[in-house]
Amino acid sequence: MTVIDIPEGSPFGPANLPYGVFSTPGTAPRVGVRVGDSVLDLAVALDEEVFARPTLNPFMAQGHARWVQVRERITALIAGEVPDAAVHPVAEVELHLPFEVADYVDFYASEHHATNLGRLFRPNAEPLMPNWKHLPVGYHGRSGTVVVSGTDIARPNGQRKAPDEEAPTFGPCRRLDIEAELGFVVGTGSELGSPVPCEEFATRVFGAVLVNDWSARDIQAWEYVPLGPFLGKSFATSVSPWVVPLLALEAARVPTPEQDPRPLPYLREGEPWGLDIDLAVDWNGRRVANPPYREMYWSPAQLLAHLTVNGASTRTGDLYASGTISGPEKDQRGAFIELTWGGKEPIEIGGSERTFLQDGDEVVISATAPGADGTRIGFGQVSGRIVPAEGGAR
Ligand SMILES: O=C(O)/C=C/C(=O)CC(=O)CC(=O)O
Ligand SMILES: [Ca+2]
Ligand SMILES: [Mg+2]
Repeated sequence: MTVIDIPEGSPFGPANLPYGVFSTPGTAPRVGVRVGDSVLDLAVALDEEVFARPTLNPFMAQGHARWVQVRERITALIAGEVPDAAVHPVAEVELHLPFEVADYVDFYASEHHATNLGRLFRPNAEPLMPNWKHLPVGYHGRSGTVVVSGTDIARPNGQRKAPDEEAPTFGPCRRLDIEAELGFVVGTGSELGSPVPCEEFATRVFGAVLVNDWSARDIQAWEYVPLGPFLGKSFATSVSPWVVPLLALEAARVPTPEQDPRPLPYLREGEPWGLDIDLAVDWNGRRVANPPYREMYWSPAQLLAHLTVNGASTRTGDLYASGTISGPEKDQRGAFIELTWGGKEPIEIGGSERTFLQDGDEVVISATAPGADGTRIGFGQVSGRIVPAEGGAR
């Protein structure tokens, strides 16, 4: 038996307890919880078949009462001794995609990001569309290309046409970008024809992950009219390996910024679900932005209410992302197209002037939030390295 050591100030202390799927060499992927710098193997520690599975989906589908009960059991377990065989150093495990992604939706819930992108993509129009403050704008993405942190990202090929070019050409993306986002994972789904009110957010959503919604800005700018993002964003979306339970985010709850005009009744929240989460974006090791989640205009409860208001059903494993997180300040922008203002204001990275991503570049997004016991809890990170496009480097 052993006591799991939790280093002083660890972002993975008892207030966090995020879930993931891990394996050790020669063993099958199974469910674990991060505690300090260790992974607690739940299949061993709790001896339940539901944790011996390669995804969190079966456990998430058991519902909110079980999430509370299992969290209490883990809390009690790590306060004492656990079997040696249930503990692995995190450095010695492989982390897998933690859940099977059912449907994937991406929203556009930052007023600052939407305003900046409006100015960049539609310089002759009002930056915010007339619908923006009345409903959370979003689009359905591609669940099959959601990958776990650490997966290499191949530069996509596609059609691109700069404004001064007469016709499109085909080839590797020349304006490859990131989008720093938070993603919400549905634990218990809802029936076709039954909208999910804001009040049911906390019992239906299991937890949150970091998301990097890789974006090919040149492909996007040419293809998106009038139906929205398609191939410019569907080639890969990276998520962090640890799912932070919503139960761990109680201390991070804050009101959203004031919503004026007042939203329609189905979008009104009783209890606020803004979240005081601080993100950080590192580009080849240089910190280039600190996007603040608390600045997001629409809360994740409102996003779920909107996603289902037409009667669309949801399923265990549905992932819906907040949209790029940008604050009012320049160094709070969650995408390089905003940080470099469309490539016109380069950033210095390792002695060279950079605008969009080059082959070999690595981006790491991390985040922390206040935890219940006065510590800060961590989301870990979502990372990805750009590899050359199929058919050759750009
Ligand atoms: O304004 C546009 O045309 C495009 C906006 C985006 O690319 C943003 C997007 O994918 C949603 C988001 O992450 O906020
Ligand atoms: Ca996005
Ligand atoms: Mg994407």
